[in-house]
Amino acid sequence: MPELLTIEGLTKTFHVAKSASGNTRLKALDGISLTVGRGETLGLVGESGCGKSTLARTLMMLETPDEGTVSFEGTNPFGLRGKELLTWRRRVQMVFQDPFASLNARMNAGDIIAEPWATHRSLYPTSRERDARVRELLHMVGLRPSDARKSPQEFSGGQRQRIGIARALALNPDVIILDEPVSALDLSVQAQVLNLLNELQQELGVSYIFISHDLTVVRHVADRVAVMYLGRIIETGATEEVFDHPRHPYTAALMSASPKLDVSGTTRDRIVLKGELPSPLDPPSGCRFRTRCWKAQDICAEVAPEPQVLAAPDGTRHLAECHFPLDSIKGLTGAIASAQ
Ligand SMILES: Nc1ncnc2c1ncn2[C@@H]1O[C@H](COP(=O)(O)OP(=O)(O)OP(=O)(O)O)[C@@H](O)[C@H]1O
Repeated sequence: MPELLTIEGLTKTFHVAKSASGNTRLKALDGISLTVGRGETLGLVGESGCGKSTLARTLMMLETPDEGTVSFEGTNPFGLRGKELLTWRRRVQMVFQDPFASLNARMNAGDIIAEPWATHRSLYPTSRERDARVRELLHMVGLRPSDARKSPQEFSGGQRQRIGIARALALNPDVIILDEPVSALDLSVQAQVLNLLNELQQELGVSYIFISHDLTVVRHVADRVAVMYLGRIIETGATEEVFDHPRHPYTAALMSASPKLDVSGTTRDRIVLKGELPSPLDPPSGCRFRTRCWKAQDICAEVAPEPQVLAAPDGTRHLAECHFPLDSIKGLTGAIASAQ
């Protein structure tokens, strides 16, 4: 799959009130490297506070990274100004978790969908073009043209999320960041919205970064998965490989805590993690996961692990940042290199 978005070494620090140890620098992102292919869905998972939203906000250019690069087909958006920056901004859009809070109750659905064109006037310059496009977008997300005149309160949760998706599509983006897009919806409605997202991807070739706590949903929608822990990506790979053959002990623990994943009927042993998620203000030395890892050894406190890159049977890369990656792997063909 051709790469659309390449993120390398992205770091974001927030300056906060002093912690118990006197630190004021909270590294929410610590050297994130990722790629997203055109038309691909990348699932992004990890516990609350690991940095998923900060990564999303940085890709939306709502946060400026301290270090690292973002390359969108070779262009670094953080180096752009004026018109070029405006054009770039339309390429990444976002759909938020709460369809009740994310739509302005004082506007009708048509105006909500058309709102992004206020800053991107050249896309649909006349009101006739804008009206026609609003009707088209409503149709694409399974709503009726007459719905344009209704206010958000007149829609169900699922219909509101469809409006949020139509608004994200209004600027013809290349990437949509979906931040827990179905977690506020009933199960049956979740399936309908996920189907819609899938159909839109097939039709438009748009890429998704799908952020979710629900591993069952991620397994269903993602082509590849990235697992975050305390500001770092600690494992990435093709979805099936990561779910069925996790290499990093943290991924194995996450998967084991999700009984719904056992479609095969076999029961995974539940791995219970020790202790709480450490604060990113005072992360552990060496491997960040070592304070909760049942496989940790002395070296884990001293040296941060380099990502081990493995080749999966389908030729894709599988990466795990661990000194002692789990070796009960059937699908992977063995370490081929250590990532730089
Ligand atoms: N503006 C900010 N100022 C200070 N600290 C921040 C800011 N934004 C995020 N953080 C901190 O950065 C870390 C990562 O937060 P972030 O919201 O990105 O995590 P998350 O994985 O998206 O969590 P959740 O799943 O709960 O949304 C947290 O420790 C958070 O407290």
